[in-house]
Amino acid sequence: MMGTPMTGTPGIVITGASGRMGQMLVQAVTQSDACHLVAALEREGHAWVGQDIGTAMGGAALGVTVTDDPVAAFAKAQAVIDFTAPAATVAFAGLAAQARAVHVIGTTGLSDDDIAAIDRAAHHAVIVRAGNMSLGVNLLVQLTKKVAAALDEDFDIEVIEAHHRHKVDAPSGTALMLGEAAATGRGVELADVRDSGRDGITGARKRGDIGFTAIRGGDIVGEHDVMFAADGERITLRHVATDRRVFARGALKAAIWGQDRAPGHYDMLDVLGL
Ligand SMILES: NC(=O)C1=CN([C@@H]2O[C@H](COP(=O)(O)OP(=O)(O)OC[C@H]3O[C@@H](n4cnc5c(N)ncnc54)[C@H](O)[C@@H]3O)[C@@H](O)[C@H]2O)C=CC1
Ligand SMILES: O=C(O)C1=N[C@H](C(=O)O)C[C@H](O)C1
Repeated sequence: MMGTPMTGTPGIVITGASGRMGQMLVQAVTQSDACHLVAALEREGHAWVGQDIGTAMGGAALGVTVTDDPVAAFAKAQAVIDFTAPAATVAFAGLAAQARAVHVIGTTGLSDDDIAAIDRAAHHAVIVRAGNMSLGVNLLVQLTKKVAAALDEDFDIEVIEAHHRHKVDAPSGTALMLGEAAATGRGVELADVRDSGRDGITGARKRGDIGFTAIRGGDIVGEHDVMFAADGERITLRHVATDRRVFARGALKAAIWGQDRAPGHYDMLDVLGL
């Protein structure tokens, strides 16, 4: 039966189990031979708490009851896969480290303080964090770095992203990864050249800036362009995600990769060896 613990494979907790990514991850874990589901976590007061996760998702029972107790859930896990919200993720980083479980973080919209707290937890346990877990985007990160390093500031860099109407953070985590990659390629700090949220009389574009534009609408899964625009020519690097399975696949890979690694704060480039 799906969801039956198999000895020898890592036991996984999915946080935010009712969410768009949470449900995708529950499916991916229960269909995998390389890991098994030990718990499904939701926030206190959520209607799914106390229900079997499989039936709550509208399918067959999986024998795992949705809980709102992260301490008990993490105690039985080798990995926590977490696509929730910044405050929850910071709290989970401390708890997963105490349980010595690998913490795979897909949550975006984290502040610098949130990342500093996650860094502290990573002294004690393995944390893999990426604003995008897909193979394609992580390859695009490396391509962006290379193209930015090859071109000078005659090429204006713009990152354009599009997501579904429910997304709460902007620019997307992926857009920021791509902006960081472009800045690294150019040998500058993104914070010094970032231009987000143009509106009104903005003045002319500043040479060397890296601009961000966020589109929100409908059910767009996730689309990212990195444009290098010069006088007379333009290069655009593009990734289009059409199925959230690509993120879930990467997250499972990270959870398995993280087993028996030294404590530290890793990313998907480490996992994928890119
Ligand atoms: N890194 C990546 O590859 C990807 C990252 N994401 C990010 O993942 C996050 C979630 O995205 P979606 O699934 O679309 O959102 P969603 O809103 O559908 O799901 C979030 C879930 O987290 C739950 N949650 C919030 N606080 C919680 C707590 N304290 N304890 C337990 N559960 C809690 C919510 O109840 C909800 O079910 C976002 O930050 C998004 O940007 C999304 C897709 C891919
Ligand atoms: O919220 C989403 O949906 C997504 N979030 C991530 C991001 O912020 O980049 C990854 C993906 O694009 C989907």
